[in-house]
Amino acid sequence: MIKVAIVGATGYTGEELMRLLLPRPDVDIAYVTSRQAAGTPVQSYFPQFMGLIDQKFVAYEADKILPNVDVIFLCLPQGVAMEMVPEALRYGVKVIDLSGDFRLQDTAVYEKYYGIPQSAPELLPQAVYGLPEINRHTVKGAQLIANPGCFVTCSLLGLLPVIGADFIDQSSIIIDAKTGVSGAGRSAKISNLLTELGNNFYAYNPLTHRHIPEIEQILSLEAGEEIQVQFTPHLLPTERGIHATIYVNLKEDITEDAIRALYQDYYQDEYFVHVLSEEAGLPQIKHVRGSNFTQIQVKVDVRTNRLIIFAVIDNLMKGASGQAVQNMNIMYGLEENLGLTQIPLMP
Ligand SMILES: NC(=O)C1=CN([C@@H]2O[C@H](COP(=O)(O)OP(=O)(O)OC[C@H]3O[C@@H](n4cnc5c(N)ncnc54)[C@H](OP(=O)(O)O)[C@@H]3O)[C@@H](O)[C@H]2O)C=CC1
Ligand SMILES: CC(=O)N[C@@H](CCC(=O)OP(=O)(O)O)C(=O)O
Repeated sequence: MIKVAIVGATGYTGEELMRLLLPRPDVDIAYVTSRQAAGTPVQSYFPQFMGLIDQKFVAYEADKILPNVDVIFLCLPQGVAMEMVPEALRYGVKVIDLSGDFRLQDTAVYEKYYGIPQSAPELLPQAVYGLPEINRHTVKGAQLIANPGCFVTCSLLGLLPVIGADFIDQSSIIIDAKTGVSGAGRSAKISNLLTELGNNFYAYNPLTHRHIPEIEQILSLEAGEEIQVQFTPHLLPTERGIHATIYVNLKEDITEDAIRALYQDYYQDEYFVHVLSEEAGLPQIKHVRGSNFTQIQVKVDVRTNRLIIFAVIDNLMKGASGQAVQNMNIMYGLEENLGLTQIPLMP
């Protein structure tokens, strides 16, 4: 039995982790923590879990929780997790951090994009970037997982098969991404009210979004040279889902069929990544909603000589909690898709 604590469990990613882990006979959710809801039964706070969980939320107390768990999932705002991780590691607990605190290896870049210093830089060498499709061998032996950002997961899965290829212009990558509002978390913000966001759509944080250096760090590692990308996120008036449309200039004549075959080959053994056939058309966020799947389509515009990549994920699943569970499965030598075979919810 894997004993877990979900820290910051009243938020959306914590809630999603409970949805994924409660049905698992091999996982014991030993603690769910919250500051504000401490003492409240989980099933009255989250009525969708009625009859499924007996616990109350508890305040996070390291010396009570850490000796009694194998894994903690940190579902906390940026900057909070890095204060808790050193102690958890001292107790020998495996940590899966859903925030961005341990994703960037360069502390100066972290400070620039997050606006705060990284307070546990000595742990960065052991933080494993938890994108299983490229890092599953290091995830397996990891004690500390930096679970990737949602836009980053979608963008990387869309780009990995061609990054480093001679036929693309690596300096020409433009990622135009859209997200549902659950990506912003569960705390109240006027801009996220239905009255503000409903019937609305807009870009935010162009040039400064913290996922820019995260995408660049991984692409640069994969390409073996420094890669810069143009990334602009947009907010959709929907609950879940990320859609990325990615533009890359082609340097050589290469057919759409050849690129699609390359993608299909790259992901042929990946349970969670589906490269669509031409007949399947373009991916839609609703076609992955509530699932850990990624769908990708590629198009070549022979007129402009550009590759266009379309990728979709559910931000709370492959973009956060689903990927966190995938990482936990790998760390315990379990089937990667254990408890993650949910079929997308349609309509
Ligand atoms: N939502 C998404 O799609 C994704 C989110 N992430 C990242 O995952 C993390 C969690 O996100 P999400 O669940 O959406 O966030 P929420 O805002 O929905 O939840 C945050 C949780 O943290 C607790 N919390 C807030 N402030 C503090 C604090 N100072 N100390 C301790 N606990 C605190 C809150 O509970 P309480 O106030 O009761 O203590 C709440 O349970 C974030 O870092 C986010 O960036 C990553 C990928 C995707
Ligand atoms: C709608 C919205 O605000 N989305 C978030 C993305 C959340 C995410 O992936 O998270 P990390 O903060 O963990 O990197 C944003 O753009 O900041």
